[in-house]
Amino acid sequence: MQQTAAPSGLPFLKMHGLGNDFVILDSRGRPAVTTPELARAVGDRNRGVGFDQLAEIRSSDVADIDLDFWNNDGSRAGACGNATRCVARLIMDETGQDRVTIRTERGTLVAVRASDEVSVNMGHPVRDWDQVPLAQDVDVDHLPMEGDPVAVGMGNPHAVFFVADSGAVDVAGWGAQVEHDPLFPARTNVEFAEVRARDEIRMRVWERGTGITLACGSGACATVVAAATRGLTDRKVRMEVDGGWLTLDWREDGVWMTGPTALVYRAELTPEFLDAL
Ligand SMILES: N[C@H](CCC[C@H](N)C(=O)O)C(=O)O
Repeated sequence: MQQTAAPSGLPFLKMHGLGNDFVILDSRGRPAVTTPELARAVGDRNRGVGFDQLAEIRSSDVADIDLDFWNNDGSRAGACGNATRCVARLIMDETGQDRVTIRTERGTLVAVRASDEVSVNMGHPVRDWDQVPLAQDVDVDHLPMEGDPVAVGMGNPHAVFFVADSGAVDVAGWGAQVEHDPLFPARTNVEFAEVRARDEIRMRVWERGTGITLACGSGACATVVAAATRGLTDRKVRMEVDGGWLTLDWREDGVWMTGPTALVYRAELTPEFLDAL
C-alpha cells in the first residue's frame, strides 16, 4: 500500500523571558518564511498563537546564527533583548557551549550563560538624534515633550520617562500617544521608570508595534542608560518590570542584560492555517 506523506506544517517554539513572549521559527538551511502577514496571523492571540515578538533563526556566515525580529502588528523590530536571551539559551543547549554569537540588525551580539540565567551584551547605546531616530536635531537627554523624556537607541528607538509612581501611569494611553508622536519618524518604544535607589528601578513599558508587555529587554537597557546619564542611578541596577527582575550593567563594552528564560512548548502551525494566509 502506498503511504502518503502527511502534509508538513511549520515547527515553532514558544518561549518567554519574564513574560515577554515569543514564537521562534528556525529557518537555518532554508529560506526565511516570515512576512508581515504571517507575523500578524501567528501573532493574533485569538486566531493564531499569540506573541509579543516573533524571532526567526537563520544560518549565518559571520556568527553562530542570524536572528530577525517581528512585532505582532507585522512590523520589524531591530532589537529584542529578551528574545535574544531565549534563543541564546536554545543554541547554547544545542551546542553545549556557554557562549553564543548572534547577528541581529544592529550587529553581532554576544550572549553567555550566567548560572541558570542568560546574559547578553546589547551593545552601545545610540545617542545621535538622527540615529535613534528622531525627526529633528533636539537634545536627546531632554526631548521637547511633556514629561521631559530621554531618547536612547538600542537598535530600536526608546523614549524613557522618569515618573514618581510607575503604578499610577496610564501606560496604554500615554505610551500609545508617544509611540506615534511626530518626533519619532519610525515610532518608538516607551518606558516609564521609577527610580527607587541608586541601584534599583521599577519600569513599565509600552512597546512599538505590540503595546503593553510584561518586560522589554532593550527598553530595560535604554532605561539604565537614561537613568545613569541623568545621574539618577549607578550604571549597574536591578530592574523590576511587570514580569519579574532583570539585572542591567552598562559597561565599557556595552549594556549587559541578565535574566531568566523559559521554554513553554514546541508545536507546529498546520498547513490549513498556513494555506489560509
Ligand atoms: N521585547 C523586546 C523589544 C521589542 C521592541 C519592539 N517592540 C520594537 O519595535 O522595537 C526586547 O526584549 O527588547
